[in-house]
Amino acid sequence: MPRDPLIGIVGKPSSGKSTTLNSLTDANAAVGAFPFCTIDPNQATGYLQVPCACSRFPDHPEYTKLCKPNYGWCSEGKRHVPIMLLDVAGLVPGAHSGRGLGNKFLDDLRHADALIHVVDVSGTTDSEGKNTRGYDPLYDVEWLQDEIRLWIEGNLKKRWGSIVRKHTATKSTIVDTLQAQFGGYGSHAPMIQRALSTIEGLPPLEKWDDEWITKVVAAFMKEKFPTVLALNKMDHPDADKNVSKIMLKYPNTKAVLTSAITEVFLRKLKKQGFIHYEEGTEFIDTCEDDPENLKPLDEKLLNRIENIRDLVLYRFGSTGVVQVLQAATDLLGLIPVYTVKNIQTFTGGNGTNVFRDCFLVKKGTPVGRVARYIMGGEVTIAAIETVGGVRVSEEAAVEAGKNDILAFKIAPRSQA
Ligand SMILES: Nc1nc2c(ncn2[C@@H]2O[C@H](COP(=O)(O)OP(=O)(O)OP(=O)(O)O)[C@@H](O)[C@H]2O)c(=O)[nH]1
Repeated sequence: MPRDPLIGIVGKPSSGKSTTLNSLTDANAAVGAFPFCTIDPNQATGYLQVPCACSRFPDHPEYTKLCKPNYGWCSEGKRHVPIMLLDVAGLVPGAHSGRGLGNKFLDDLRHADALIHVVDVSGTTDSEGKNTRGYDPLYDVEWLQDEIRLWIEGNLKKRWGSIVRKHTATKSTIVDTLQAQFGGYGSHAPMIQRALSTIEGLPPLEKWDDEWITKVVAAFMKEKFPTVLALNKMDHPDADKNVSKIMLKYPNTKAVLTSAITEVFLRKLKKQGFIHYEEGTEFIDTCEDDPENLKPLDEKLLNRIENIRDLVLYRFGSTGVVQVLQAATDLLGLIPVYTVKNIQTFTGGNGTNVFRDCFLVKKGTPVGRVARYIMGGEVTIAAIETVGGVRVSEEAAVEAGKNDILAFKIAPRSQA
């Protein structure tokens, strides 16, 4: 991984982006900051829930007690791994040509590896976020994709004449020519290759008209910005029919139903000691279930919780926000990799706590690359070991449950 993964949260005004972001970033107080990045004002740390390596060893139940992550936290074998989120606000139809807050926000988007598109499925806000009734959110899915495409297309077309001249003069491949253009979006040659391979009958670049350019940019976008739809405000009575329409029109797009406002509300009540609530699940306990440990709720709040159970949790299984982040990282093929000092005891620096370090890495990445990414380029890796002290070659790929617990042995510096 060249850098830490970044998930962009996009959507029209009032679709629920900030609420979704709050529900994903609101972590308990003991949580450390993110390991590497300095956080920009429009970035926040979210927490991805994964089954932790500490729960993999039935012969060592003590691991779950000894598991103390340096970043994020682990509760009963469920690990909350930090991941950077980017708030891309200000997108409205016409943003690519500078409408609304326009290009600045599209520029922010460059750095995102995947997108969560928050769609308001209640139909109560129009494409600019103004209050209305009976609005069709299908349109929002379309225009937002179009805006991103038109922005990339616009940047490309501005220079198209000289791009073609240079391409011909230098006898470059299409991949090289496009990589030179798309590098600013964080592309790399295999990504462009994959995008091109999805287009049938692509003529030589010199022959591309506007229609071909659109096709190429659309294919590139799919690779560069894999998107999951957060179909938000599912608690609203009109949500069902809008959700069905979107799912029918986009059967191949990953979509998760969410009620961000419910998640924020439940986490707040939990923090205040009124409920037990495990994020990402349908389970809530109130004072009626645990009068000794939970503060009593008044009738209004008890009714609201009953409604939340009926309208959201029992119908959909959860508020969906935890799942939407999981879906976005799945699209990127990210898996947690645990690095330890001692591969026999899984302990780190202090010799007591286990699995302190965890990084999100693309499935299939060679362990040698992971080692250099984590240890830095200056050190020489003498050996890499996994569970049981088994040596792994630098080329071995990390997979979920295999080569994902690693210890790096550093070669001593030679004395000059
Ligand atoms: N019913 C319902 N309302 C929600 C939900 N999520 C957010 N809202 C409401 O929708 C409105 C807009 O939410 P925000 O999170 O501010 O939306 P935004 O997309 O960040 O808006 P901008 O800052 O204008 O870009 C607020 O009144 C929220 O309370 C939800 O899941 N259900």
